[in-house]
Amino acid sequence: MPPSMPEYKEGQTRKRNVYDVLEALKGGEGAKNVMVRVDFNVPINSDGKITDDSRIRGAIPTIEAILKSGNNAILMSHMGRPKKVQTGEDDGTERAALSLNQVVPRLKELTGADVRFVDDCIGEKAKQAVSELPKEGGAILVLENLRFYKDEEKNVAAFAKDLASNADAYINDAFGTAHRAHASVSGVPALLPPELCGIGCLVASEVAYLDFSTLGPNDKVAAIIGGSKVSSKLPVIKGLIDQVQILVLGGGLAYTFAKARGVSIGTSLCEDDMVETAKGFLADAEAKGVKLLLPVDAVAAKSFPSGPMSKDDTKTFDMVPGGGIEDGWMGLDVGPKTSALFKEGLAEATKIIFNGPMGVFEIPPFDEGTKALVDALEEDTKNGTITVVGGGDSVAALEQFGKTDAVSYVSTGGGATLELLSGDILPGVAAIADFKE
Ligand SMILES: Nc1ncnc2c1ncn2[C@@H]1O[C@H](COP(=O)(O)OP(=O)(O)OP(=O)(O)O)[C@@H](O)[C@H]1O
Ligand SMILES: O=C(O)[C@H](O)COP(=O)(O)O
Repeated sequence: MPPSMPEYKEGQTRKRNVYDVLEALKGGEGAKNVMVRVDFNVPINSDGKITDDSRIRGAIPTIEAILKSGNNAILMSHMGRPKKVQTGEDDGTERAALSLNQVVPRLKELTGADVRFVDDCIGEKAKQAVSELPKEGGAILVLENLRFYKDEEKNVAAFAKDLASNADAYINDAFGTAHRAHASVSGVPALLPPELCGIGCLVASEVAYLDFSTLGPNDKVAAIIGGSKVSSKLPVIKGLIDQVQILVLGGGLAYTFAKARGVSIGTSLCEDDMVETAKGFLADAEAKGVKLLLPVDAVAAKSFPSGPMSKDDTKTFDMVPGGGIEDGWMGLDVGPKTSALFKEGLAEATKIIFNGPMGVFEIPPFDEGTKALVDALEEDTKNGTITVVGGGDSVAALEQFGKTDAVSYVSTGGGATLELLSGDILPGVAAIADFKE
């Protein structure tokens, strides 16, 4: 298998991928048009500058494989949530702000290829642009934002059929959107022969890094879940209890668990209606023999900081049953004893997944717990542990500390990463047939 694909063991059942599809396309006259669902839902600032191009870079190995094989790549993606365009209320502002034409210059820089754009994704304009693609292959055609049609999200059959009518084959390399059963994700592959549909290199890598089912008997998986919202991470924590040996909980969500253990939390973030659920999770983890690590100390302030704060204005509390944070104080980071405990607990893991910061990492000195954790991950990576980071804020924290290259893999997914970690099957992956070597 080429280096951009994870390694597969002989006889292992896996998803059909871009290389299988390109093999199946061989023969016949002229270049074929391979339609690729990518996730180019990238952040763009008010000057039109792409501030994080990792999703575009992630799709390049798949695109290059298609171009190298002498075929053309038709790229389709959504960008944002263009509700005004969908309802006809847009005066042109939203259409311009969420047009896929904004990714074309970066795509040209990254591929050096003939990159074209058509300002529709279906209908006559799209058909015309596809018919003009070179017969010798090697070109990229970017279609306009799929979500300019509400039928994309509703997976309307006629819309999927329109899209599929321009495709000789279909590849899903949109990991970030693989949890959405939309027309371009689920509808299009259902309309094409299974041997002409596959996952791309990015989806294959993401699934391999975030999958626990292929681990050996001596492997130990640890998941670190932090961030602010307990409710949004509940399905993940629940799913992880069944999949991992070590579960580390930090960040704002850990205070709901602290309260469930009878530890005072002062004015820290807490979802009171989740305390009973948290109690249930603690019991479930214990019953299943999962090593659960919770913060044993917290760095607190009198109020949420509006900017960097002096350490003199913070106070560290032990987070033990019967004790905890004093009234009027708010926990904003894990303390040094917690950082040491987490580091030690993670050392025995062979694979670590990190999602959600340990504290308010954007504002010093509440960045220290997350920084200490990232340092521990860097050391574990050097010692051969596979370390995977996912989630917008966790990736932002890595960038803030200049440690993006210190871990084994950075996931490009948000919701998709969380759903996969929850143990769910992603529609985008389910839509592709299995392949046995
Ligand atoms: N103790 C705390 N109190 C308040 N906010 C906190 C605390 N710890 C972390 N946070 C905040 O949580 C936010 C990140 O939470 P979130 O749940 O969005 O994480 P994430 O994993 O990056 O999520 P996503 O995958 O949605 O991007 C950060 O802005 C951070 O400042
Ligand atoms: O950024 C994401 O998580 C994906 O592109 C999916 O976007 P959505 O949440 O708008 O479906």
